[in-house]
Amino acid sequence: MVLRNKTIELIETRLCEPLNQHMLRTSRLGLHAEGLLFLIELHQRKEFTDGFMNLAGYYSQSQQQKHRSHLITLEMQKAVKESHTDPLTGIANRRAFDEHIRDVWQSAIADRRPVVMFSADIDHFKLINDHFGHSRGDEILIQVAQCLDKVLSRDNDVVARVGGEEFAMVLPDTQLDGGQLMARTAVTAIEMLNIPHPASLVADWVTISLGCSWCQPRPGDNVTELIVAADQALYFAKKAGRNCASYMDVSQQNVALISPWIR
Ligand SMILES: Nc1nc2c(ncn2[C@@H]2O[C@H](COP(=O)(O)OP(=O)(O)OP(=O)(O)O)[C@@H](O)[C@H]2O)c(=O)[nH]1
Repeated sequence: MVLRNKTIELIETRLCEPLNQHMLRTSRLGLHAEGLLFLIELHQRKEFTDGFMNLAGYYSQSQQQKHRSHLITLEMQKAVKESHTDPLTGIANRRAFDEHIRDVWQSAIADRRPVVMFSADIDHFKLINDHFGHSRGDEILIQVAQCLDKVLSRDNDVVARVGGEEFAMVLPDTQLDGGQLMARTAVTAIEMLNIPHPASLVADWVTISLGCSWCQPRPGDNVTELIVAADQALYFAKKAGRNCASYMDVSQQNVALISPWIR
């Protein structure tokens, strides 16, 4: 197979050897225009014109190289996926979340659409570990992560584990009232899992507190404002008694705290 005008980058030269007196063979690792990695061979012939040496050549790819290229691409995709996944819960990790929310923010500015972010935290999680042990704590983290992931199931919603018992969520194209509704749904869904938490100071089952921030960003606005506001809202939810949601409106000039929703 001969590739023409498809290479956008040659990443490295792996091997360069003379085939005979006139031919040179070079193995290269490249990146295709479609984002696939490939192994390829460059065959070059030495030609002498007017005492100068020219190298005329062509690229080719054998079946074996094609197969190997495919394997490299799969390995790379797997590595990218792993670097964006929380190994315990299987949901997105902080890195994936940070990348995603920045993309969402840019699209929201371009399309003049609103964005909602949640910051959530399991209430008195330390007491779960103390009472049941760390491995039961891990199981509960998985259950909570899966539940939040199910609740926020639109294509572009992302639920991530961003700390020990901390979760962050981004809901693109969502108005404040829609965010408030989803916040209440998420808090209620965790309660309805009915996971015993006899040591909790809030209820006999596992609960979460949730901070929700909302913004309709404009060019020049910084996504950090939305993230900080969600964390502040979470702080207020904890202060308001836990097992509840609190909201921040990150409007153009000021950040306003809206009354929390208490269970
Ligand atoms: N089982 C388990 N525990 C974890 C993991 N990561 C962090 N933790 C624990 O999570 C607990 C967090 O405790 P705190 O930050 O005090 O918060 P909390 O007890 O949930 O209290 P509030 O947030 O104020 O309701 C600590 O005891 C950590 O050891 C983990 O991966 N697995």
